[in-house]
Amino acid sequence: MSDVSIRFGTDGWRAVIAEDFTFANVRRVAWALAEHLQASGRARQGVAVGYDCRFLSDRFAAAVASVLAAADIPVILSPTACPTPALSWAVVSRRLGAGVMITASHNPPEYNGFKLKGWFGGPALPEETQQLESILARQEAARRPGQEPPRGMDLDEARRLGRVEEADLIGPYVEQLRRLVDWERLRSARLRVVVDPMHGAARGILAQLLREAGLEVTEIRGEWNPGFGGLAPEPIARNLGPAIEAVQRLQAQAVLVTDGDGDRVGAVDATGEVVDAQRIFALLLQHLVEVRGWRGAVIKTFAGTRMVDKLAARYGLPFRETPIGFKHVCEHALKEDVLIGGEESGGIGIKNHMPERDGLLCNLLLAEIMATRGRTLAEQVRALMAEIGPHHFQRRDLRLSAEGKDRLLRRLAEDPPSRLAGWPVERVDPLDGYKLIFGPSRWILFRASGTEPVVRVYAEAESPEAVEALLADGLRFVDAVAGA
Ligand SMILES: O=P(O)(O)OC[C@H]1O[C@H](O)[C@H](O)[C@@H](O)[C@@H]1O
Repeated sequence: MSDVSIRFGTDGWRAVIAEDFTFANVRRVAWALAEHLQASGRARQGVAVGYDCRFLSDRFAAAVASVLAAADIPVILSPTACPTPALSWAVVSRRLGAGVMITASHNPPEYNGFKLKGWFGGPALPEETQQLESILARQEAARRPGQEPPRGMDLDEARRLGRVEEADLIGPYVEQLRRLVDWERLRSARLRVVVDPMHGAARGILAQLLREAGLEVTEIRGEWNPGFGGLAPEPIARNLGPAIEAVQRLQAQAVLVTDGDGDRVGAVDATGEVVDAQRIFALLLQHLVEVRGWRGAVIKTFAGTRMVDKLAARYGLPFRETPIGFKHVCEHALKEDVLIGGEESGGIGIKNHMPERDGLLCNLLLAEIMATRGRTLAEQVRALMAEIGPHHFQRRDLRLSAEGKDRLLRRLAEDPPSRLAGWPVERVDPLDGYKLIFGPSRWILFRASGTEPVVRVYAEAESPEAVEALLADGLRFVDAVAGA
């Protein structure tokens, strides 16, 4: 049995390259996937394999393809790095049995990962990843100690036998995006924007689409750089310094940002103010209902903003809250008509596309919003908050010791604080981590990440000062319990 425990967390298996994310371990997962697909009857439908711009991602993807081909499973292999939504679109549009994306998404450069997509294009549902994990454990138990899994077949041989076909995944995906955006409106607005793919897999693609629509576009962080310039490719304020600098220098109306694999969205306004994913979610929901006239259920994961609940109620749309992880949004999208589903982390998916997050599409829609309203994103956010009330949000990620984390979670389960920053806690919601609720717009959530060794503390309130106060007292509580 290997001494590495391979677990599919919030989305896929992630590990440090060369430490645990090794060719042998990637092959282990691929062999387990092959058996799982054969057992579930999806093997003949084939699998799309894609990868991002991280160190060795192309080689790990080739290793996956050669194992699947050895198991006689047809593989569509991307010849270039591609965004995750392009891989997902290949699964949906070609009706494949599954998709594999080699990416660690927004995580720092030393990580890589194995994201599994279900036949519907979104992240594999929990029951599927559990099956995969148990097959993996069984296959490992059957191996002699120290024995590595077989390497799979020679890729050239697999190509000759027609088991591996290289096919462009980006072109068909871009065609799909062309169907989803109001290009005429974009063309008429003559916007000037900066596009920031954070050295990730959307580089060149979003900028090109916007240029074709007549926008004046400058792309930053578009070069291939698997070190990501020293900043994790996660579109949150602390990593957006270059975007803030560029928007001011170029006097652009916005920066449109995607994460390392292009499934998350972020933005910066003309003034350099970060428009976080909470606000983007609210703006997209407002746009889809008020401008496009679309309807359907609204799905939000647990750390999402209350703006979304309020908007859903105002528009009379069904509203559901799920644990963190887009797979939970997918569970709903497979059962009911979902208008929009999304997360605080910037993964947002919309109707008439696929049950999957799409950072490129969300950015195109942000440009469409600016073109439609004639306002910058921050102006539009202010107009929205004038209608539904102010909402401000912050998140901190804390590196605690394993014991500290356990102590904190135990304390929250058994004896959570009854007040923070002087405000009494009305109730505690333990859906995913522990959310202390203080009123209709004020809450704080403590939760262990499923993708990184951190505890996340999220807070929302009606003013920046109230968020600060809540967070400061929340962090004092963590410090006292866990010794952060
Ligand atoms: O907070 P974490 O457990 O690290 O998860 C943060 C995010 O990770 C991945 O990107 C998942 O696909 C998302 O669904 C999730 O929101």
